[in-house]
Amino acid sequence: MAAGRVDVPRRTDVGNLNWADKNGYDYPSTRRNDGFNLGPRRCRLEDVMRVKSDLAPMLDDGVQQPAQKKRKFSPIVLNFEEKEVRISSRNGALDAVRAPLFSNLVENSPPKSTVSDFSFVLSTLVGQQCEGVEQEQDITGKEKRLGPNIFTSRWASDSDDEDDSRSKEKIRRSSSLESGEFERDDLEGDGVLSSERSSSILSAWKDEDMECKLESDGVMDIDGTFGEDASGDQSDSDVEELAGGMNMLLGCRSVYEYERLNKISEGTYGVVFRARDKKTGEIVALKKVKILDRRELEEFGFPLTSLREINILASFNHPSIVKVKEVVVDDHDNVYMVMEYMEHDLKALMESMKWPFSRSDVKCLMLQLLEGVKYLHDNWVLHRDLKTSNLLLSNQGELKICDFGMARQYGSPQKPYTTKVVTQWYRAPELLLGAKTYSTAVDMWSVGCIMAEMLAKQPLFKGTSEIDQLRKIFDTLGTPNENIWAGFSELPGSRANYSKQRYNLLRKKFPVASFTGSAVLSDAGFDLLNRLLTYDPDKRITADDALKHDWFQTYTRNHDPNVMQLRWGKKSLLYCCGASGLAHRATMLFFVLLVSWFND
Ligand SMILES: Nc1ncnc2c1ncn2[C@@H]1O[C@H](COP(=O)(O)OP(=O)(O)OP(=O)(O)O)[C@@H](O)[C@H]1O
Repeated sequence: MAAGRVDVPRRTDVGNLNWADKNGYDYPSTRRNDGFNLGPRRCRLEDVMRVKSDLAPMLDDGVQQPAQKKRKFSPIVLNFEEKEVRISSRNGALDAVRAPLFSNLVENSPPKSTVSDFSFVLSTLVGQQCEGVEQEQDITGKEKRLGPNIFTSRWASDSDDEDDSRSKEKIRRSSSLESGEFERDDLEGDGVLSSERSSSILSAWKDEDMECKLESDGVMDIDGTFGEDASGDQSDSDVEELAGGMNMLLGCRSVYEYERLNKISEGTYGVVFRARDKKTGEIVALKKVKILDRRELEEFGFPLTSLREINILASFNHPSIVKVKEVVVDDHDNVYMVMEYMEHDLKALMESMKWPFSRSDVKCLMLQLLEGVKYLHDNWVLHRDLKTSNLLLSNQGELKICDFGMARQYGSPQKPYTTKVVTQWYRAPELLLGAKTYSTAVDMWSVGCIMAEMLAKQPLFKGTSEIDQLRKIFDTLGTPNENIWAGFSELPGSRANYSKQRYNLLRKKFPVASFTGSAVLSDAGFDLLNRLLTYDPDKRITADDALKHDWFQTYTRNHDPNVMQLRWGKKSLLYCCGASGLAHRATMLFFVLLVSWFND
């Protein structure tokens, strides 16, 4: 967790954690990856973002993607440098929308309110507010069936007789709120931004200079696969999907639709609450976007880190990536991301465990982590802040990556990015040494640090400063040189006077067998760890190759709940981790006694 975070104890009742109580461990077949089962169809940000996208415009101009990699899923690119939001569709409805959010605000026109700007971005992302594009028509001009939108969603249906009076009632609460209540002001009772407010936003935006271009190459389907033709023929389901998009411009739901239960954590970019959807009873996590820098707010209308996070999370759909269900607002223009709720984060869980994870647990968690990272990298996104507190775990043993505030899209050839990314302990040596260009390998280094931490139950390199971080890495892995890392000597930080440590001592930290209780690792496991913690980023293993590594070949994913109960033990993963650690130590003690008895 980055500095500044206030950790709020979340799981004091560790003994009652029940990781396998109902279904046992259900990786991956029963993992929650099927969207939100909330009864009648509701407007969700996920729906909104289902814009057909093509391949080409997803990267910055002039940036070529390597031929061997294809983008499976194209989120919308916010190109801040060019003040452009790029959106594209199967038939290329929208290529580049010059976003008033950026153009206006950057070009000194009066700043809009946060919610307005934010809603604009969302609506721009959806591509429905572009001048000349009729919402009733699809992008090729064909008539499109209007699917559920703000007017046909359950939000709108809230205004039937029973709820009508409630929706008209303007609820005001005093600022002294009861716990569990969000402060509300002038939103309509059904939690949707008032229509006057929405339409004033709409008309403001209609005046903006929006650029819509048509493009016809690069076809991609909603499910992330590439279609064969760009002819414009859309299946019914495609039309449904498109029609299902919600116009965020006409209203985000209100945070008052949720009952606040407790604060989970306060990080650098947001406060995270546990909350309950008042209508469905579903437990969710609400991340309130923090406005750290008022100047950024004035300039861009919305914190860029949060915009990036929402853009990426809303675009992605993978069992190892936390899902954003929708974005809600309060009447003070605060914006909240509504995410699926996960019971634990890996950092807090490990802190509360007595013993480290078993190797089989680590394999299982690593597989999920690598699958998520592979998905990100396949989709041209660097997470840039992988660490244990950003890995969420459910009671069913699902692992999901969260916190995309530092994430960004990358391309080839690499462009210079900031090096002040990745929490120090998990930061790759090339970043610490000041490399201006870097790529997916920075995430893989973090994955290596996380794997080591899961095995040893403590961070691998706990540097107190950047230089101390490098020193700790060099002390364990040996001081790098040009032979093992081509280009090392050109890095700005390489000229410092580091102590020469000639050997890689990592194996000492993770021996094959140990009598001292240190984490043990098979040859295959060590090979994977070593490849993740390879100095040269070009030689560092990729997520794809890591998933195919021998270490995982012996791991069988078990889907039988009875066997899983046995494997995980009676109660919880925590219990099992403790038990397996205890059993390991008891066996070791037995052998030590046996050996000493023979020696006597
Ligand atoms: N969907 C979720 N379900 C449950 N807990 C969550 C969820 N999302 C985040 N959290 C908790 O909130 C913490 C902080 O979340 P997050 O990392 O997204 O915020 P942040 O402000 O970006 O933090 P940081 O300072 O680490 O960058 C996480 O470590 C986790 O404990």
